[in-house]
Amino acid sequence: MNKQSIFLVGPMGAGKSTVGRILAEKLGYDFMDSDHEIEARTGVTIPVIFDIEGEAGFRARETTVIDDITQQPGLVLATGGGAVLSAENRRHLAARGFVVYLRSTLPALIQRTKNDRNRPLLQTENPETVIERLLTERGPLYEGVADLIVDTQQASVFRVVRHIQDQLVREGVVS
Ligand SMILES: Nc1ncnc2c1ncn2[C@@H]1O[C@H](COP(=O)(O)OP(=O)(O)OP(=O)(O)O)[C@@H](O)[C@H]1O
Ligand SMILES: O=C(O)C1=C[C@@H](O)[C@@H](O)[C@H](O)C1
Ligand SMILES: [Mg+2]
Repeated sequence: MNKQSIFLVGPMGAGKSTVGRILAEKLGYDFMDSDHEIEARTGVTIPVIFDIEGEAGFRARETTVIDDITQQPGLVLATGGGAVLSAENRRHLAARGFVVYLRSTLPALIQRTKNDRNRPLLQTENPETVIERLLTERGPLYEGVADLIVDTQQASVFRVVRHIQDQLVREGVVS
């Protein structure tokens, strides 16, 4: 039987990449990260793609990568924070796997992203305001696509992983 893939969605700093890698290890699944896959295919970093092709160019690459990856069974996929903006991505995520929304509060997201220069959308005078706006705009999109919502602001990475594992067993997604 094909193992159903697990897709992690949520805002920048929610922990999709960090949690996803450990969750995959625990489940014995492959791990993929759409941001890393885009960088591997292009050979440049996300900030460079934004510089050269703009956000629209990055989003087009993201949609191709998500279409490819979501067709593979038995993996954990950490998506980029803006992957849910595309209706096509949302359709593929919802139809092809079990979607987990890693939710967090604004202060936690600010704290977790403040020292990282690899997120082009946050390289502004006021990243806090940007995170708040993105959360307002995208929160309903994450919720709409999710099969499971997990609050992460007060839990360690390992507790989040454990909680997801327990819920996946409860839902019959993994045994
Ligand atoms: N539950 C948690 N508690 C404390 N720190 C966390 C937690 N989850 C993630 N972090 C930390 O927050 C930072 C951002 O995490 P990560 O890169 O996994 O986020 P992301 O959701 O993949 O973001 P992006 O959408 O930008 O790829 C990392 O330094 C990570 O160690
Ligand atoms: O939230 C976003 O729009 C983004 C999140 C990151 O994962 C990257 O995909 C990129 O920096 C854009
Ligand atoms: Mg990530």
